[in-house]
Amino acid sequence: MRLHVADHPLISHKLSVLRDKDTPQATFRELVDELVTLLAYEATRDVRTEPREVITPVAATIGTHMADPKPIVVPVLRAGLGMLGGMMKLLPTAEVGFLGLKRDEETLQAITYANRLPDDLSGRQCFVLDPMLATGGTLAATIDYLFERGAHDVTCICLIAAPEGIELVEKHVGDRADVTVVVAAVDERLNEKAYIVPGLGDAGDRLYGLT
Ligand SMILES: O=P(O)(O)OC[C@H]1O[C@H](OP(=O)(O)OP(=O)(O)O)[C@H](O)[C@@H]1O
Ligand SMILES: O=c1cc[nH]c(=O)[nH]1
Ligand SMILES: [Mg+2]
Repeated sequence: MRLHVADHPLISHKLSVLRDKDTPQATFRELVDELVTLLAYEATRDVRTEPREVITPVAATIGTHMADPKPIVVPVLRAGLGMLGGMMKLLPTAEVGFLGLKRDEETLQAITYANRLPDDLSGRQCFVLDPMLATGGTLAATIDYLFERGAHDVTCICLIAAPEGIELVEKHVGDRADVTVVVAAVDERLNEKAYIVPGLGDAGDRLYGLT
């Protein structure tokens, strides 16, 4: 697994405002959107392209176009849905598949309640969106779903990760080079309820309000 921790002052600034418990919900949503677009710039570094002729007003030249099949973006409901708009700004031609997973807050096991992915992901580059990588159970299950369907590679974009979650995903995928995790920050630890410390609380609740 490759891990990339984004190191940029704008990302750090926006993340600090996001963490603040007094940040209003509307601002929270806006910041998630902006942060994803910044992280997506790094996460799409290896997106497949092909040369294609383009005729400018001055001359013909060989340009670069995204290759087919186009990537597939997979927001993990609920909280990952808050990241979809920011991602699609950068990848407007990508397809979108949906996975709904909810962590059982007693057992900490991720339970799948929705799955709207193409059956065949052969050769597809997949971008998973989930703001919080806590125990890592949700992300490990998501990565499994995608590789079971033949995904070529999986890049996960998270806002905040706990060291425990990174370790679990690393152990889960072993040394395969086709899994990348891009995060804005790696925090200190998980607390006794498996929330990230300092983290930002429950991302789904802060985006959508329902508990
Ligand atoms: O690494 P883990 O320990 O598995 O936890 C991380 C998961 O927890 C949160 O979702 P949650 O289960 O709260 O669902 P929600 O998005 O509907 O709030 C978060 O968005 C991740 O999907
Ligand atoms: O800190 C955490 C851990 C899991 N899910 C969240 O939304 N936040
Ligand atoms: Mg939640």
